[in-house]
Amino acid sequence: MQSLLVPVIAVDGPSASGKGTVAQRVAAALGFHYLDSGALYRLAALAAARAGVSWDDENAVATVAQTLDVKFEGEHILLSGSDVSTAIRTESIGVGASKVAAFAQVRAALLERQRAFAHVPGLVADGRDMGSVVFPQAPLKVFLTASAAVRAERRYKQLLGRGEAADLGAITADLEARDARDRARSVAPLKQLPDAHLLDTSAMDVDAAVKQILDWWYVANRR
Ligand SMILES: Nc1ncnc2c1ncn2[C@@H]1O[C@H](COP(=O)(O)OP(=O)(O)OP(=O)(O)O)[C@@H](O)[C@H]1O
Ligand SMILES: Nc1ccn([C@H]2C[C@H](O)[C@@H](COP(=O)(O)O)O2)c(=O)n1
Repeated sequence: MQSLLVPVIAVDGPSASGKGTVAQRVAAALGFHYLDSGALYRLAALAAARAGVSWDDENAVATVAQTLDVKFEGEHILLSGSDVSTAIRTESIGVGASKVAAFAQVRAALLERQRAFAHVPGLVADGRDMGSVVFPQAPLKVFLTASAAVRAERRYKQLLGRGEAADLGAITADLEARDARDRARSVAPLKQLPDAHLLDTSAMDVDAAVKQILDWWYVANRR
């Protein structure tokens, strides 16, 4: 179970809403640790694909997830010793991650691994169920979102910036399908919790989003 001594800021939201960018900046500002929980689902999908395991096979993917040999070393993510930081970021692995994330056994296999990131002085964790399942006692929960059109445009520019081919229409369709799957699943669906602050960044830059979360944090911790 989550330690009550370690403060956690839970940042949940749909694909390409800016969770990772904003959560990492908030963590750096506070000197907190950072958890990219989506990376774990992406790793499970990649490891399953590499082992020839179908993303539809819940038992087999859960076994892969339980036995993942992962190391987070700064910007680099090592899977069984090899750097997969780029390999897990493809749109296809994103789709696979969303598919395997719908399985209860896979989520259970990754639960304690996520909670183990909570160390003093604190943690900023981003994903889809940080506030609902993984860290339900988080003193600050944020639902970070933006319109689908804005998110697709951001992803498009992000891919072009990485020198990857990108098609805005395909990205929009992919993102909407992924969000629909993440919201509709029966286990730990993506949703805005009643105790989460809504942060819609459709017309807000990264600096302003970071500042808003830090303001909420300081207000919540004012003595
Ligand atoms: N408020 C913002 N204004 C403009 N661009 C933003 C904003 N927030 C994030 N971005 C940009 O949008 C892109 C997607 O952001 P990011 O990867 O952080 O999203 P994410 O929610 O973590 O995505 P996913 O969950 O799909 O991995 C990045 O290029 C990032 O710099
Ligand atoms: N806490 C989480 C984090 C991620 N997922 C699933 C759903 C996403 O589509 C996929 C990839 O996540 P991303 O890297 O895009 O944040 O993983 C989830 O179900 N729960």
